[in-house]
Amino acid sequence: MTDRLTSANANREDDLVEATIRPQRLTEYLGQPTVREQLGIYIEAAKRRGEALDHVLIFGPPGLGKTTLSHVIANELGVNLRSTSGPVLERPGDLAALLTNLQPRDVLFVDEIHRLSPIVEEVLYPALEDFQIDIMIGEGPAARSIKLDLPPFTLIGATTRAGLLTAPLRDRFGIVQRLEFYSALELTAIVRRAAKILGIACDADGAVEIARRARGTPRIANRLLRRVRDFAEVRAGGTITAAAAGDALEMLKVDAEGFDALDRRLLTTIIENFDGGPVGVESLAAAISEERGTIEDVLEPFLIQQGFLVRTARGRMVTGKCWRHFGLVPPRRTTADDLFDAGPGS
Ligand SMILES: Nc1ncnc2c1ncn2[C@@H]1O[C@H](COP(=O)(O)OP(=O)(O)OP(=O)(O)O)[C@@H](O)[C@H]1O
Ligand SMILES: [Mg+2]
Repeated sequence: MTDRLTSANANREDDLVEATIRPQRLTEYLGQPTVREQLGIYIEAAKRRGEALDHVLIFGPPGLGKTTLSHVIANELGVNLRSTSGPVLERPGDLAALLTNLQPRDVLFVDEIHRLSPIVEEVLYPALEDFQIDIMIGEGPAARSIKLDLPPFTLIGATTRAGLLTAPLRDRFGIVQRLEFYSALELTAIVRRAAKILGIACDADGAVEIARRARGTPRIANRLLRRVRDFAEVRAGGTITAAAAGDALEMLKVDAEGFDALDRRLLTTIIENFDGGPVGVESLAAAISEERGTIEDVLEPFLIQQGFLVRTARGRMVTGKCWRHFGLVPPRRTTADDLFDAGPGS
């Protein structure tokens, strides 16, 4: 996918500023109250017992703070974090090298854990369960397997798609946390915090305006903040006010719901080409020239959460709320509202 302003995926600029604004401690990790409360307890308990924290699986759409949370957990535990990802671990030896280098109670972070190869996953099972690995020495008839003991450690796995994890792998995580989209209020606090760290003049209403249009996603909120800042500096006297933010986001074609051109294309394609749906995800992907994975991981979770789109057994359908968003009258019987009660005001 191209560099989309409201893409939840990280780009290079995001990675550069990441270092300065990424929360380090649980108290700086805003929003996600349930996740924070539960993890706070598990971390405290593990520390009191002097044990490694149980293995943690974190899942949720891109940009909601999975990587950030993993670092926060390691910081709170006061241990090192080693970081890798599913596709990088090609051979069992790659994983064995990482595991045997861990210090007691360290965190091993595996991003995109749904993309682990089956042979590597096989090695991981006994490591997670018994802190042991079997490795093969030599080749052919002389090959033999030896058992190595590992220090107790915590695996933190992150994925955008919990559904793609194999059952045996999933079962080995004692702690499973799902990240939710952030409320406008939570994102406002995130924008204000980032503005302060980056030295950006942004008033309370300006932060609200950015937060409202950030697709429930901290990464997008931080990115919009940087773009709106450029606009405010050149066109609006330097301070991000509600008016400056509104004008800037209008110019950037981010609408009042936080939808950008691609979100709108997805929704209007379902309306115009498929009479509002249902339409299979493959046909939809072909119609908007995007990958199926982009629709499933990046585009639709937020549209579904906001009640603009529903997933049915026969495919994707837009809701009455969606027709009305585009100033259209929803046809009787073809909207998803008939199948799923989307509630008042939708
Ligand atoms: N709870 C939070 N409070 C404040 N800022 C946050 C929070 N969560 C995430 N952020 C900000 O959003 C940025 C993106 O978060 P992060 O990289 O952790 O997302 P992710 O879920 O790992 O995304 P991906 O799926 O693309 O790997 C971080 O750099 C951080 O600044
Ligand atoms: Mg990440």
